Amino acid sequence: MPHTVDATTTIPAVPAPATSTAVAVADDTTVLSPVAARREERSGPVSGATMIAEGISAWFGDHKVLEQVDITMKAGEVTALIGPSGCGKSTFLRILNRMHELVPGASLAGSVRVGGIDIYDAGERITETRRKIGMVFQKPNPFPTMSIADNVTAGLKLIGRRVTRDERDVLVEECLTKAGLWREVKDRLDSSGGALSGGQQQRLCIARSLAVRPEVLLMDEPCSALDPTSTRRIEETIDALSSEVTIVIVTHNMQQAARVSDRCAFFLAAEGRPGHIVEQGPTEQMFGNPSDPRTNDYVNGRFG
Ligand SMILES: Nc1ncnc2c1ncn2[C@@H]1O[C@H](COP(=O)(O)OP(=O)(O)OP(=O)(O)O)[C@@H](O)[C@H]1O
Repeated sequence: MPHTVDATTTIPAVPAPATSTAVAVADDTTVLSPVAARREERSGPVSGATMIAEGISAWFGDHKVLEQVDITMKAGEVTALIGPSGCGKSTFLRILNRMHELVPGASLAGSVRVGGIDIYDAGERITETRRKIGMVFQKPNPFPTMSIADNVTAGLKLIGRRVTRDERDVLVEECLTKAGLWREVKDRLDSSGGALSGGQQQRLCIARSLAVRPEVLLMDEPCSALDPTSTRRIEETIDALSSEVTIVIVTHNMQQAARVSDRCAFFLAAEGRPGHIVEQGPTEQMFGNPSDPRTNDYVNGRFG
C-alpha cells in the first residue's frame, strides 16, 4: 500500500541517548518524550485489553508475506509497528481484527487473543470481534451524506445496540469529546460529516470507533493524509485515549512513533524472508539503543 510523505515524515537524524527520556527530532532540538511524561502521570487503572499475537504467518495465495510474528500489545499502551514499505505491517494489522480473511485467497496461521479470548476461535462472532477491535484507516472514511452525530452512532446498528434519543446525545458528546472534536462541532452536529476538514473527518472516524466501546483501536497510518497541525491533533487524541483503549498504530513517520508510542516493533521483509519482527521493545530503547543494527539504520533513515 503506498504511503504519502508529508512535511512531518522526516526521520530523526540523531537518536536519543538510551538513558534519557528525551527524543531527538530532525532539527536537533530535544523535547521531553510525551510518552515518558504520560507514564509518569499515570497512576490510575487502565482499561482496554491486552492483545497477544502468537506465531502469525500470512499468505496471499502461495505468497508468504508474514512469518512467525509474536508480539504482545499491552492494555493501556500504544504500540507502533514500523518498517519499510511492503514488510507486512498493514497485513498484520488486518489480521488483528479479522479483515485479512476478507481478501480472496488470503490465509493465515497463528492465534490472536484479546483479553484471553482467541478471536479466530470457531465460537467467536466476527461482529463481536469488530466491536472489540476498532480500526481507523489511512484515509478518513466518514459517511459523507450522514450528519456528524449520525456518523458517530453509525456503528451501533451493526452491533444491534438501540439507544434512546437522550442516550444518543450523551454518547455523541462523550465520543466527540474523547476524539478531541466536540468543541469544534458541537453547534453543527446535524451538518454533514463530509463537510469537515480532513483532520476533523479523521477525528470523527475515531469518535465513530469509540461509540461501540472497543477494547483495542488499530490505526493504519492515520495521519499520512493530514497536514502537520491535524497530525498533532490526532497524536494528542491518541495520547488522551491510550489509558482507556489499547492502541496499535502503523506509521512511517519515525518522529510520530517516537512521540506517541510506549513500545515499537520493527518489521522487515528482506533476504528472501517474508515479513518478520527484527526487534521490539520500549520506544526509548528502540530509538536510543536498539540491539539490532538494522533497527538502528531504519530509525535513523538509512534505509526504507
Ligand atoms: N490484497 C493483496 N493481494 C496480494 N498481495 C498483497 C495484498 N495486500 C498486500 N499484499 C502483499 O503483501 C506484502 C505486505 O504488504 P503490506 O501492505 O502488508 O505491507 P506494509 O508493510 O503495510 O506496506 P506499506 O508500508 O507500503 O503500506 C507485500 O508484498 C504486498 O505486495
